[in-house]
Amino acid sequence: MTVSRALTIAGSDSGGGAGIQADLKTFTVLGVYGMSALTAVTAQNTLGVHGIYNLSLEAIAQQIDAVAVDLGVDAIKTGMLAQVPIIETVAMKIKEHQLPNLVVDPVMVAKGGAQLLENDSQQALIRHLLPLATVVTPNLPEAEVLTGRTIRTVEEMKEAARQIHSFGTRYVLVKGGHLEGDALDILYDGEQFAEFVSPRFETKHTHGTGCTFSAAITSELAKGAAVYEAVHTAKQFITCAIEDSLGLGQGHGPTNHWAYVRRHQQHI
Ligand SMILES: Nc1ncnc2c1ncn2[C@@H]1O[C@H](COP(=O)(O)OP(=O)(O)OP(=O)(O)O)[C@@H](O)[C@H]1O
Ligand SMILES: Cc1ncc(CO)c(N)n1
Repeated sequence: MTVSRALTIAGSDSGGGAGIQADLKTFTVLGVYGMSALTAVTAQNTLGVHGIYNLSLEAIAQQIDAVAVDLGVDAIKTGMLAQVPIIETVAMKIKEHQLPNLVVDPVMVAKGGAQLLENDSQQALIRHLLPLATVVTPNLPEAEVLTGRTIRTVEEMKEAARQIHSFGTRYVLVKGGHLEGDALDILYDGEQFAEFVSPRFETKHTHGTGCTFSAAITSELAKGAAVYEAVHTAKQFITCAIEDSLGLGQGHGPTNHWAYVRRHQQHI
């Protein structure tokens, strides 16, 4: 039996809705074998981030080495990389092992407002990681930081995508989850724009939507999908996960990682 393999290099969310936990759940329900290299441990729940403990560079590098030299990797995603040396180490290891199909989720701030990327690290993301990426998936505030522009309209999302593409990433996906109206995301490949749209659900349970979405893209790339198809499937996955969210916790609750597969199974 051939199995597709995906690696997430990200932080742990003890609440299970974002970070490594969201990624591994998503890989599993989409039929992909999941592996992880932790960059940080957070004490976190639906109310916020209560503690951040970054791992040593040695611990991060060793985890990537261990997975790459033995199990192999078909696609990879990065999430929380809090400091410049962590970004540099991860970029170095991705190059060294020539890990394919890199999805960069440029995580900066958690839903409750806690900063997950330290100041001055944005330039390191642009310099070291974005040139290696197949897809980068900024939300609007992240796209604003990466470009230094204010983004309020679809036209401004497109301008931001053009600018981020010039940093060397092959595909830029600017997510409109933070705008009003339909939940519209824009994919840019350097020549053309594609739009992915879903209804917006009035819910506060959107903890980890960005992690889950980028993990679903990574899963589909691991299985051999082209980028457009991977984003299309992932958009359906995250839309179902938000619509059927679990209502857990007192704050921004997690999404429902089983929802897409359950609905899909009911239709076959
Ligand atoms: N209320 C909503 N209803 C429907 N879709 C949504 C909603 N909020 C976000 N989305 C969609 O979810 C996906 C993730 O986008 P979002 O902008 O929320 O990511 P994010 O801010 O990086 O998430 P997080 O930081 O919590 O991990 C996008 O496809 C976006 O359009
Ligand atoms: C560990 C971790 N990574 C990413 C996010 C962004 O949602 C979060 N809240 N926590």
